[in-house]
Amino acid sequence: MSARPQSSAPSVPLAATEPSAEPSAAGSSAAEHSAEGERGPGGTAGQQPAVAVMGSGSWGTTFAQVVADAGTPVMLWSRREEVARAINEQHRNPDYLGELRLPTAVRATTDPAEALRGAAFVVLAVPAQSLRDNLAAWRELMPAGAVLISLMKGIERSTGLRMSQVIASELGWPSERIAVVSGPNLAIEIAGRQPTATVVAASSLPTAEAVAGLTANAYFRPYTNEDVIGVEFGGAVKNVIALAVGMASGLGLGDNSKASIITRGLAETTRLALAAGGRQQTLAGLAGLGDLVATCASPLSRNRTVGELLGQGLSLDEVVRQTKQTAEGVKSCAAILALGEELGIDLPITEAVVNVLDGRLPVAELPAGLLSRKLKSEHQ
Ligand SMILES: NC(=O)C1=CN([C@@H]2O[C@H](COP(=O)(O)OP(=O)(O)OC[C@H]3O[C@@H](n4cnc5c(N)ncnc54)[C@H](O)[C@@H]3O)[C@@H](O)[C@H]2O)C=CC1
Ligand SMILES: O=C(CO)COP(=O)(O)O
Repeated sequence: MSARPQSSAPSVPLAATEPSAEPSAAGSSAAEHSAEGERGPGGTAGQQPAVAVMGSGSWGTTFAQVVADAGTPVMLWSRREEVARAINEQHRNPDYLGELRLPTAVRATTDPAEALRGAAFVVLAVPAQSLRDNLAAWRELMPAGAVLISLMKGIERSTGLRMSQVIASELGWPSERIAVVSGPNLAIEIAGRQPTATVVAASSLPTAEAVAGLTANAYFRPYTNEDVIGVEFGGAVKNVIALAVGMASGLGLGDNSKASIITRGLAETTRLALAAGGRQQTLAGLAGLGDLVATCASPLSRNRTVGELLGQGLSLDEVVRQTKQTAEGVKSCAAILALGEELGIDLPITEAVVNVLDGRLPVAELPAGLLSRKLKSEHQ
């Protein structure tokens, strides 16, 4: 599949080299990725930018497929040799995506230098808490002029920074070359090519438009947005709200309880995002409400699943041991709560989740704790 809806991919001056040809054979050499020749602006007709996706977990691998299906070959960086081999030889990533078959235009390497060489777009898809260390290791390899795209939905624990801020601070990268992709994007559904929409946010609209042009295909529809703050808070906080909804579900509570947590969760996410400089409309959109609903409703969500297991009475240690993939809310929630305190914003659901995870609040007492709070206006 390579259908690309009409898009006016703008000219973002991207300094890099381009791949010489469409990749063809299974397991073909990673060296094909880095090309000879100078590249002009990314996404212009007749030229394919080189794209590196750093991280081959469920979303990184799926996003590589999205870009490949939109018509651009991708080089994935994998931490583990067996993952890279499975992608190159079988066009599968069984650890994360089961039997789903990847396009041959997605290839993998364990060598970050090989993945990053000449890339015009570098997609970052590692766990939020490892990002800074990963960037430090890759700093010298980052192609000057590339657009960096964050797929991560988390807040750095040690600093309270959003992922785009970590990228800017660790690499000294200009904010106009940083984009964030976030929305109702459960990886497994997208890997199965089920239609979805998303948001590409960047402080520079041409950058957001370039990333939208790079990713738009028959099942993936990106909308641009210049509100990076709102988009990143929407993505990070919904994971915490999904933990709470999962807990309610594990406790055997029904849809009224879950809808109440989702709606009040959106209220606290919006309060926090606005206080930090985000926009209300963003939180009412795909990266706010849309992602919140998808994550809180779906049994595919890792955060909701972690919450559900806790609600059923498992300890956090037991749950973490059986959760192989990243559930960002677990590690980001305390940093989100601290940001709320700094900004003077009340985050009752986040606070309750932090207290459950820290062992200060028995999960069974979470509903009563939320309901016994002082009565107030819905709009406060
Ligand atoms: N899976 C999904 O449906 C979606 C995930 N996201 C976000 O994307 C980000 C990545 O998530 P997933 O791909 O789902 O996670 P994952 O758990 O499926 O994969 C994480 C990847 O990072 C690698 N990794 C783990 N520790 C590392 C380290 N210290 N250094 C470098 N690499 C390391 C793993 O080997 C794996 O390839 C998260 O922030 C998540 O919230 C966003 C939208 C959808
Ligand atoms: O962000 C996601 C969907 O948009 C994925 O959510 P989980 O990380 O909870 O699986």
